[in-house]
Amino acid sequence: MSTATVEIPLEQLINLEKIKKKKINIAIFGHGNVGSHLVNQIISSKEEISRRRDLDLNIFAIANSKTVLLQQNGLSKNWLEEKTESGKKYIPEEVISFAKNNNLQNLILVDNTADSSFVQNYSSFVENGFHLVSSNKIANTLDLNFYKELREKLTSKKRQYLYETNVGAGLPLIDTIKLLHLSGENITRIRGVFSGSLSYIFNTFSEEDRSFSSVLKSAIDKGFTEPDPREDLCGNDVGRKLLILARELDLHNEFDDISIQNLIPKDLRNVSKEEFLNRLQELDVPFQIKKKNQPKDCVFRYVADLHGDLSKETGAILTVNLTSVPKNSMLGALKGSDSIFEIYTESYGDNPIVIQGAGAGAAVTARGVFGDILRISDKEHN
Ligand SMILES: NC(=O)C1=CN([C@@H]2O[C@H](COP(=O)(O)OP(=O)(O)OC[C@H]3O[C@@H](n4cnc5c(N)ncnc54)[C@H](OP(=O)(O)O)[C@@H]3O)[C@@H](O)[C@H]2O)C=CC1
Ligand SMILES: N[C@@H](CC=O)C(=O)O
Repeated sequence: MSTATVEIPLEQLINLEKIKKKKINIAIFGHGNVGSHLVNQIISSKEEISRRRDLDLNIFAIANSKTVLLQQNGLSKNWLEEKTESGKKYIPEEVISFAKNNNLQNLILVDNTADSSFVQNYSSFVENGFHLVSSNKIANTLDLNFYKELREKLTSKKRQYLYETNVGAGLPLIDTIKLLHLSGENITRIRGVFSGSLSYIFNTFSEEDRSFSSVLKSAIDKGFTEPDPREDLCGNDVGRKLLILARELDLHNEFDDISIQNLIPKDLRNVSKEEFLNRLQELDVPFQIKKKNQPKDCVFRYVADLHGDLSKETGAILTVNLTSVPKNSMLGALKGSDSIFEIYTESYGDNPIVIQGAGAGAAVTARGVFGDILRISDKEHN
């Protein structure tokens, strides 16, 4: 006797539309180069992610330093026009209140500013249930007390803080170092060109017959530099990256422990950003002289180095210097805005693990921030 099977379409058994997707509510601070790319990337991938991963990514707040746009049901493609028309002056607490009043769950704060005062809000966001994602490096490079207190707060509130883009932009660097360290691999040295903008500037300046200021301008226009390019040129941005890596290895260093070669002539260090940008040509002669005096077949690289006795909490030596390296060496062969990180460990001996690729740029950085948002989203339970 044969048994007939009747196929009932899945939609008749379950109303798929009624199955609730996990809604992730995101507040984004900063919509400059990185932030605006991020918003557009999220909006254009939203449907695909909803289909593939059952996640509903909802940006309910977007803010710059002046105004915020709050929308319980998320931003549309025209978010910038809408914000320009109906954005309101705000204080960050209003974003927390909005989330509370509208009973929003699965909250993520994304910091795409370079602001040192904004990070003081992290703690109250965590207190109110927000996870943190940040391309801003400041919170990881203030004093160790701030660093530890923030982590204690995160642990007590069971919240996560991801910042993969703090070092190497979109490159998978922090995660790799974290895993190596947590799994007991002894990292003995990390060395490389950590700055995408300075990589671009010195690769181009070494290869092409152009003035330093014109190359610097191109780096600014391409979105590689910090909002104030002096943060790159004075070495602070690279110093911050070095400190972030040191702290990932549980080393007890402060920013002042780093020896940094500042590339800005003294009389341009303390002027306003506008004046600095108007006087860029004053950099041309000093850098042309350096280039002329460089050994044959060598190129400039701005090299960061974390070495010393990394088995001791205070044993690290942290340096950042402009160095002449042979053109045909690994560092000398860098192209474009590539960064390179050589990670030396006990098991790998003299052959370091090498991570190399675009170390700056708004699109790759936004993609890295997006990755951190998805990592947190996947772990949320509601
Ligand atoms: N560009 C890159 O390749 C990379 C950048 N990063 C990091 O990404 C961050 C953003 O860089 P980028 O997008 O180039 O910078 P931009 O200057 O283009 O954008 C910064 C944004 O932050 C906003 N902002 C400043 N202060 C506040 C505040 N207190 N509250 C809310 N918003 C504020 C600014 O608003 P307003 O316009 O009103 O001032 C602006 O929208 C930086 O921390 C940078 O270090 C990290 C890796 C790579
Ligand atoms: N200004 C930075 C951008 C990323 O952090 C760099 O040049 O690497």
